[in-house]
Amino acid sequence: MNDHDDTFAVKICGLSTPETLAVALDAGADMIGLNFHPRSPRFVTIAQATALAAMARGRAEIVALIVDWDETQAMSLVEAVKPDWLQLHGRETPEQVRALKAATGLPVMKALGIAGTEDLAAVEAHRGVADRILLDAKPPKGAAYPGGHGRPFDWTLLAELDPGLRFMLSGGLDPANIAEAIRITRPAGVDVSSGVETAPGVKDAGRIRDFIAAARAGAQSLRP
Ligand SMILES: O=C(O)c1ccccc1NCC(=O)[C@H](O)[C@H](O)COP(=O)(O)O
Repeated sequence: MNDHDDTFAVKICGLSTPETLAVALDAGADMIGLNFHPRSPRFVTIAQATALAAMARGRAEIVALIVDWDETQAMSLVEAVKPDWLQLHGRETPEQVRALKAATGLPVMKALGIAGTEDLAAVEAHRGVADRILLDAKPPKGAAYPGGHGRPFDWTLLAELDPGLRFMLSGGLDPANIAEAIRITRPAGVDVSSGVETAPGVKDAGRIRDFIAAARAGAQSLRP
């Protein structure tokens, strides 16, 4: 997140139906994620995404999630769907982040997998390049896609980060653990996918509402 921005963002990722998108919007999600990774159970086509984006526009920020795309691929998506953000969830380098930002004119959220203190170096490398940093769990070995596995990482690792760094947190968050995750990591926003589902790709209205309410309460408790 930007250093000057003190709003707390709740992002619901991998929405793929108008019904569950409507629940997330009505419950006050700040950001909604549309997933363009073909192997994801949350994958949406450009046509589906264009319709979902039209519903969300002006009510929540629209985030297009892509994995290791080049500028040409990203431009065709951006022209059709007109998202507010790109979320890069692959192995994109800081140079590739810069190139995608320059080509599309969009702000970029760069996701970084955290499993040990050695992974924190990548956070520094993307600082000042990406507009937001999303700290997520790493996928299990051999996974077919790199995010959305419902696995938390050791939140105490983030104690090693510069306390001035504003980041979003994800990985295995759900309505029951989100308050504790916020208390330990003090993020500037949170992101969830599996924790508001009944099966991979199947979002649940009650869990979306519970997650957003619990995240708001957790964020409130950080206020002095
Ligand atoms: O969710 C997916 O299917 C996915 C596929 C490919 C790349 C990224 C993906 N998700 C990224 C997200 O932003 C998820 O919300 C994040 O990894 C947290 O997921 P979860 O642990 O399931 O809440």
